[in-house]
Amino acid sequence: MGRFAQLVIGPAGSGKSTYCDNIRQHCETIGRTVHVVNLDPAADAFNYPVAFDVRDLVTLEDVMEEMELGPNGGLLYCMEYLEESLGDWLGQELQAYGEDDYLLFDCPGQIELYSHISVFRSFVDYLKSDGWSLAAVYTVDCQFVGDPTKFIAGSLQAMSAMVQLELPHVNVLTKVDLLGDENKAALSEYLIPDPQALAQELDKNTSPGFRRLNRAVAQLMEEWSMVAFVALDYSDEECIGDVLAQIDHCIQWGEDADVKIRDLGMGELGGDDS
Ligand SMILES: Nc1nc2c(ncn2[C@@H]2O[C@H](COP(=O)(O)OP(=O)(O)OP(=O)(O)O)[C@@H](O)[C@H]2O)c(=O)[nH]1
Ligand SMILES: [Mg+2]
Repeated sequence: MGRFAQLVIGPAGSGKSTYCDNIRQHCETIGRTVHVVNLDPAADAFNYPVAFDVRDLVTLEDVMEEMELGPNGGLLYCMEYLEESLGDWLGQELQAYGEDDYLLFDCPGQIELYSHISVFRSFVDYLKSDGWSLAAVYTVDCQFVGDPTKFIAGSLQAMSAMVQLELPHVNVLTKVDLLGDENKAALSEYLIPDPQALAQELDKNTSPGFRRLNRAVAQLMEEWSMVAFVALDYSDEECIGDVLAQIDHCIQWGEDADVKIRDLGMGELGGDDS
């Protein structure tokens, strides 16, 4: 038993909202319920039904107008306002959700929110203290595949969020349906990347002065050995199921359900504990 959540984060346009909608639809198909929460104060339209919405607390449009801020400063203001309102607004919204509920938080796309400022760390700490079991799902556009420079930059951003949030973390490569045949074939190399091979590729694209830096970055990725990706193809229900199962496992969703089924079986069939 418990309450479960995924914090869906990642760079702008990397497919967070699409991920939330597809996971929700997949769950609906298999008879599971998940609720999607909008945490993006700048969002304007959704494909999914919104369980609750940060725009009921604060919107980017209002902040830009009232505080005379630009879009980036305005978003930071909104998120700091959210951070201050966790106990009131979020606490109240979460009261509607109880045992076994499962939420997907669709987050904004500015990556500095996950590495430079404390709002999401505070958000995570609040949910944990309220009894939620949660994981970070970091979406990365698979256009990074095939370009070592972009791939390393994306991996380092993902690592930075991983370190800041200290959550079970799954990196999801999105838009794999858009990959050309050549890059599709290369995909498996990037799912569990070999940093030294990537550094060699980087050397080809950078001037010799950067080689030591390339080695150092590769070594960092190797030492943490935590940067791995799963590819998500929405045209393949089995693939969606596998990705979801991996995240469920991180947050221990369903483990109680197994125990309950086993208990029921033993009770009805008169089995013993052995
Ligand atoms: N073909 C394809 N398109 C995708 C996929 N995922 C996302 N897209 C498209 O990419 C664009 C951006 O997707 P969103 O889900 O809005 O991305 P986001 O990360 O929520 O964007 P922001 O909230 O603005 O940061 C949209 O046009 C989506 O339809 C995918 O797996 N395949
Ligand atoms: Mg979005």
